[in-house]
Amino acid sequence: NEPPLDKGWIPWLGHALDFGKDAANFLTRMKEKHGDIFTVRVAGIYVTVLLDPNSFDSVVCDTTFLEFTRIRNQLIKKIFNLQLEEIDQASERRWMEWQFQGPSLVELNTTMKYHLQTVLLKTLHPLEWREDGLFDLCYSLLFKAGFLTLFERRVNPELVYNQFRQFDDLLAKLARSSLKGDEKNSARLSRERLWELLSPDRQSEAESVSWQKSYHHFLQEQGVSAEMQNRALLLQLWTTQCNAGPAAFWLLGFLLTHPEAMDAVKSEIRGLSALQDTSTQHPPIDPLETHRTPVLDSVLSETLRLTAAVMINREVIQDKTLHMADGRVFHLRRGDRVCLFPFLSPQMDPEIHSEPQMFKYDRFLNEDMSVKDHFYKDGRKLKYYTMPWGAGRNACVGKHFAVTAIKQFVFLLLTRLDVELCDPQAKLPPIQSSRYGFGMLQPDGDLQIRYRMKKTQHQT
Ligand code: HEM
Ligand SMILES: CCCCC[C@H](O)/C=C/[C@@H]1[C@@H](C/C=C\CCCC(=O)O)[C@@H]2C[C@H]1OO2
Repeated sequence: NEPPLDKGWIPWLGHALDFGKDAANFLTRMKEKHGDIFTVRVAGIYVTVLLDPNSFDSVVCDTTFLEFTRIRNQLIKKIFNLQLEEIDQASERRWMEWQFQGPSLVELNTTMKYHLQTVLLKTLHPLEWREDGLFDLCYSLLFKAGFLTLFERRVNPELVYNQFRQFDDLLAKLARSSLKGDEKNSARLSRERLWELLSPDRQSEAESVSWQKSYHHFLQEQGVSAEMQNRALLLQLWTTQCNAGPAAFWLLGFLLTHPEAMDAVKSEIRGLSALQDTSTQHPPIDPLETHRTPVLDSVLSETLRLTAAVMINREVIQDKTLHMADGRVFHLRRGDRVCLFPFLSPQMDPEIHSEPQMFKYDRFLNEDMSVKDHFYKDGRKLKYYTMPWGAGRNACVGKHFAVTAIKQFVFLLLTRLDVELCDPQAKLPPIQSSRYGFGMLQPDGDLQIRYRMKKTQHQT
């Protein structure tokens, strides 16, 4: 009673090469061949891929037969050369939730907004058009603002960003051990350089307070060695910064290439701008916090549906019976893995989302402007109709912080700047196919834009 098995032709490696090259393409082919559950061999490991979102809970909610800690620790070792085995995962999770969802979230949002404004306005010359790649612009600005919000500010964020991008570009290959000679050196060097840049400034220890400092403190309490404490900062830099910039890029890229969506968002924003507080009241009232933005929210959900591609991997630690929503039952072997890839289903599933390759800005909007959250597969209403934030115990703890930051960034860009495509006919670049499974997708190439400060602002 096991799922159909496809070992591939290459001994031991099995399908590892196809999987690493373009997981979406490979898993689509396997789905066409075997259906919505099958097992493939990938570098000596048997991975059962489950592509029926109605059955996801049997994986996401199972903490007895399935677990993530060992897979996570192996990956962390490979990518960050970091060993955090002594950490109690549940305490770390609680600590993160307290930091990003507790009372300090309001303060984090305010600080992030302040830094977004300063880093954005710093890049502008009044009256002059500037040209840039949209991806580089979004990633660098959100990274710098995020870095200044969470980490110690003694180093130049530009320096950290440049090193970070070199590291991030090699990260998927690093995780799959497929780096070539030169790339190996360059990944190692940028990792070491980032450890150095992030290492705390002992002299300023007494006066400064930051998220970075509290995290350090948490690791100390958990008994993590000084060296590993420092390396863990890079893990957290990546976890907290690798998704928001690329998400903002895709969102603005879709708007710039879909004029009807841009008009709808701009019209919603005009309504909000009219409400913006120009009084001297402190802190000023922010209309994004006090008013609904159904159009922008739907645009964000649609953007993430098309470009968020996390994989949810679990290890089978005891033989397990997997009950599918349609009544089928499968046996999973201890030592194998289970993988959900929500990008293929629900996100790109034509049964759930009509014309799934198309960007439809109002896909998540009802006629009365409420959120559309009724989607069906096999006649069943779906709990998971899009899954950019993961699910269950590992789901993104920074979701609210990320959503606020992305909305603030888009609001700022569209209210303070004139932004246009250099080539009005330009299309969005294709997706980098090697990044499936590592959070937000990144483009292969960029979208050239020009931008300047809006006239009304530098006249006043
Ligand atoms: C569009 C932006 C973002 C997306 C799509 C996103 C997505 C995700 C996903 C899918 C996971 C879980 C991966 C898994 O199953 O292992 C995750 C974990 C996490 N995210 Fe986000 N994220 C975003 C932004 C952020 C931001 C801005 C922060 C914090 C500043 C953040 C903090 C975290 C943390 C700390 C975890 C680890 C949670 C854990 O291991 O329990 N994320 N994120
Ligand atoms: C790379 C392992 C570190 C995991 C740290 C944290 O729990 C998750 C952060 C996610 C991360 C997801 C990307 C890869 C996870 C590996 C999936 C797999 O098992 O193959 C990235 C930052 C956060 O969202 O996207």
